[in-house]
Amino acid sequence: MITCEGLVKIYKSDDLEVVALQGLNLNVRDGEMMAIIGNSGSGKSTLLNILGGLDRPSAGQVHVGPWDLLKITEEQLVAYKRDTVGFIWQSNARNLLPYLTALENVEMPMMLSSRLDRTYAKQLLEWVGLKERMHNKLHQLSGGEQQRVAIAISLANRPKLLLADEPTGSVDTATSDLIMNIFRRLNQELGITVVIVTHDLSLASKVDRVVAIRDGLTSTEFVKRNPNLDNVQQNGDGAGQGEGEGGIHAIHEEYVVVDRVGRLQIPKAYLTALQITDRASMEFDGERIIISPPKSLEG
Ligand SMILES: Nc1ncnc2c1ncn2[C@@H]1O[C@H](COP(=O)(O)OP(=O)(O)OP(=O)(O)O)[C@@H](O)[C@H]1O
Repeated sequence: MITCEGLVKIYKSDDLEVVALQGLNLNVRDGEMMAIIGNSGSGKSTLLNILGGLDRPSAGQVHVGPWDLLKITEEQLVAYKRDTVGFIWQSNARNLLPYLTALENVEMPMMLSSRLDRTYAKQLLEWVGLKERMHNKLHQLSGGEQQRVAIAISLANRPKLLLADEPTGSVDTATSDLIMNIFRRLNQELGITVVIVTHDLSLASKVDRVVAIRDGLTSTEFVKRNPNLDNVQQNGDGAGQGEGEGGIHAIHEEYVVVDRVGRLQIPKAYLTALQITDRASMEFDGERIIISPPKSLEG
């Protein structure tokens, strides 16, 4: 569904250049539900905005389905945004019209693309658990309910890919679980590919794969050892909920990402611990590759 290769995004202002993505590689399979994690400023939102057609890449390759987002024309971009992707932001103010009802909000994107389908709009609101509240105006709904309306809106034009930027950032844990369960259902039952950007590691247990971004590059990947673990947890097993790195390791296997030409990122902490600066020694013993501080030149 998504292929990024050597993706670069440079923001230029008068006297400043910020390289937000420095040649990022990422593959997302059709029908996958995955998360992208990273610290503030690592380039997560930049990546999501490019995938959502809200921002243009500077260089590299980025394909979503049949679309080449580097070469796409402005007109094609409008069709892409309307038909292929659905977008959810942390702050639902960007998705919602407060003076309309929940149902009218979901119908709005349908009307804008001349494809009003009231039955489907109602079905979507039922999907997100708002059947009883669809005729309420937005200000009569709680923040969590508004976020669920935003999910229904993002699905109005039947996208194949759902992009969510910190979708649970401003809701409590119970609502966050509810939203993640909605994503899982959309993914399993409608086959929608879901990409969630977050800095919240506790969401990791709810997805199949987590890709970590550091300094505008994919660095580490966490793949779930047992995909059925998700269900176990929802039944109250509890492991991996609301915790830090320990939790992610309990459920996922960690891998370092190696790009097509064999480059990988070594965490700064490892380099510092071994006092490796600009060069290292590398040995292959037939089974492992061992990276160590450079051997003394005199020795
Ligand atoms: N429109 C812009 N103009 C200039 N620089 C930008 C712009 N948008 C983002 N950046 C810079 O690009 C880098 C990556 O930002 P980005 O918002 O993608 O990070 P992020 O990982 O999503 O962070 P956060 O979790 O805080 O949202 C940052 O250094 C940021 O300051």
